[in-house]
Amino acid sequence: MPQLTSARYGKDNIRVYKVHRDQATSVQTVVEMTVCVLLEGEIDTSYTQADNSVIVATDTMKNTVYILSKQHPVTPPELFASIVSTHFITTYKHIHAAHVKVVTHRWTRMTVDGKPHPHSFFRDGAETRNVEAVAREGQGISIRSAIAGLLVLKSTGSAFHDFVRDEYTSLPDVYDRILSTEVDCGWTWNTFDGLDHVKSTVPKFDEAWNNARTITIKTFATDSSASVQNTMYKMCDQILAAVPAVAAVDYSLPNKHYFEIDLSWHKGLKNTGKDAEVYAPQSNPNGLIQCTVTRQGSSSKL
Ligand SMILES: O=c1[nH]c(=O)c2[nH]c(=O)[nH]c2[nH]1
Repeated sequence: MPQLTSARYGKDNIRVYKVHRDQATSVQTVVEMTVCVLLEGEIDTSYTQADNSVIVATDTMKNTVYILSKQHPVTPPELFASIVSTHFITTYKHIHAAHVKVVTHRWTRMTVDGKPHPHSFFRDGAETRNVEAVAREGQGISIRSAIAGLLVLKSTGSAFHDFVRDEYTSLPDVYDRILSTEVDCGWTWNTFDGLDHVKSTVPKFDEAWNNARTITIKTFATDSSASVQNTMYKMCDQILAAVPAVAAVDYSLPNKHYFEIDLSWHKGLKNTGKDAEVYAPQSNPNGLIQCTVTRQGSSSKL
C-alpha cells in the first residue's frame, strides 16, 4: 500500500507592489515583493481520495496575500510574513502549519540634483531581503531572515594554501588571489510565541538586517582571507554577537573563480603571477562553501 508521507501545497511567485503616499510631504515609498505560501494540515484526502473539500484553493491564497497587504504593513517583511502565516493557521481549523516566504526586491530612491526624489527609484542590484516564517499550531512562529544575491569581489587580500595535497591535487598554493561570491546569509531568530511577540520585536528586524549586511561587507573587504571557510565563520561570529535574539547564523557562498591566462605564447607576453592583469572569469564549476554557527552551549549540532 502506498503511503502519503508528506504533503504541502500553495501559491508561489505572488508578486505584490505597495505604495505609501505621505500626504503631508508628498513623498511616496514603495515596496515590491514576491511571496510564496505553502500550507500543511489535514489535507491528505485531497491527494489520496480526490477530496477537494479540504483544499483552500491556491487562488484564494493569492487573494489573501493581496488583501492582507492592503490591510497591514508589508514592512518589515518578518512582520508581514508572520501576519500571513498566522492568518492561515487561525482561519482554517484543519490547517496546522503555514510557510510564508517573502522576497523583497530593491527599489532605491533616486538622487536628482543632489536631493532624494519623492517618487522615483532604481534597482541597484539583484540583492534581495528574504524572510521565511513558519507558523505552526501550538508551536509559535519560527523565522529565518536572509540576504541573498549580493555579489561581491575583492581583487587582493585573499589566499588559499596548505590544503590537502595528494595525487589528485593540481591546484597550486596561492598567496594572493581574487575572491568573489554571491552572498546568501541567513539568521534564524529564537522562536516567537506568536504574532504579538513578533510585533514587539519589530524594531529589531531592520537593525539585524543592517548589522548582517554591514558585517558581511566589512569583513569581506577587510579580512585577510585564509579561505572562504574562515572568512565566513568570522562573519557568523560577529552577527551572533551583534544580534542577541538570533540563535543561528548561516552562510552559503559560491566561490566564483577567476583564472589566470598564460599569454607567454604570444611574443612572451607576461600575464601570470605578479604580472597577472587579465583573467578569465569562470561560470562553472564553482566551489560552494556553507556553514551554520550557533551559540556555545546551544543544543543544535551541525
Ligand atoms: O577558500 C577556498 N576554500 C576551499 O575549500 C577551496 N577549494 C579550492 O579549490 N579553492 C578553495 N578556496
